[in-house]
Amino acid sequence: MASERRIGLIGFGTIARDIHARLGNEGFSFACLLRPDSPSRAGVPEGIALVATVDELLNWGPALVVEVAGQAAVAQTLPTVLAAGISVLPASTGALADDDLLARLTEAAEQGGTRLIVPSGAVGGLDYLAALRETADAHVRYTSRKPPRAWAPELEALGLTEKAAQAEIALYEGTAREAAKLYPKNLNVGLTIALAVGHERLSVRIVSDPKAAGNTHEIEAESALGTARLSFVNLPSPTNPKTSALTAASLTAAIRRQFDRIAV
Ligand SMILES: NC(=O)C1=CN([C@@H]2O[C@H](COP(=O)(O)OP(=O)(O)OC[C@H]3O[C@@H](n4cnc5c(N)ncnc54)[C@H](OP(=O)(O)O)[C@@H]3O)[C@@H](O)[C@H]2O)C=CC1
Ligand SMILES: O=C([O-])CC(=O)C(=O)O
Repeated sequence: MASERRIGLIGFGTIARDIHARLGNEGFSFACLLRPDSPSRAGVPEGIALVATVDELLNWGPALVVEVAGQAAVAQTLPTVLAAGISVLPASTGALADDDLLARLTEAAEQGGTRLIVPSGAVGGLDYLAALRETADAHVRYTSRKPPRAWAPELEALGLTEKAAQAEIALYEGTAREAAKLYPKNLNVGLTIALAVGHERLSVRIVSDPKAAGNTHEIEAESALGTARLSFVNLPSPTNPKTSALTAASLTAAIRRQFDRIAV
């Protein structure tokens, strides 16, 4: 369990702003790592220490580092943080699709005596899914269904913007690894589920749906132990339609758990 409530944030966008707003008056202090030329620097509130390198962040003395920047930042920063003795909570779990990176992170955590803690993020039920990892015949199907504006750049690149406004489009069906690489800002959840249940037990579907009530995540599980259907209809964040507003609340809860005497 971490003691001093010092949180190092990597990135300061939609999720980080919300985490800071939620925890700011609970005795936590924050430092934030942003690139020297980052437009996000202008939006960092007074009282947050702003740094430009991992070494500066480590010198500030975080008890926990929370990555809320994107998949590239995981590889750029987290191995050094873990090896330096600080545990990490990454939002961009899709980066863990890369087995070499996963091995580097594991080695760094062993070296530093630390942990990479995978948060549930925009979904829930990871405890149930992790229990199925022990069950040979388990199969899980995950569907990420969001309105077209959550896939806007991707639909434009495919020339599907107009069609997507009228009709449902199946964008992808396959593995969590490939999904996380194709849609790095939307399919972190797929990789999170794969880490819980096992890649070989999971199939992933991605749908653009003009009738979607929100950022919808459906998880259907079948095994010798029974069946489960989990359905999450999340409001998008006001400042990023790809990111469910739930994600910051989930990361906040995950941060609190690292400091609470009774962790739920
Ligand atoms: N696990 C889950 O359930 C979910 C995970 N996510 C992940 O969380 C990430 C953040 O989401 P969100 O807050 O909405 O995104 P935003 O785009 O709103 O914010 C991203 C922030 O990270 C900064 N940033 C980007 N790259 C780097 C880098 N290499 N080093 C340091 N800072 C960087 C950006 O700064 P700049 O101004 O310089 O670009 C910006 O401040 C998503 O990209 C996604 O990977 C999102 C939703 C759900
Ligand atoms: O916030 C969401 O709905 C999920 C998301 O973007 C992701 O998994 O990357």
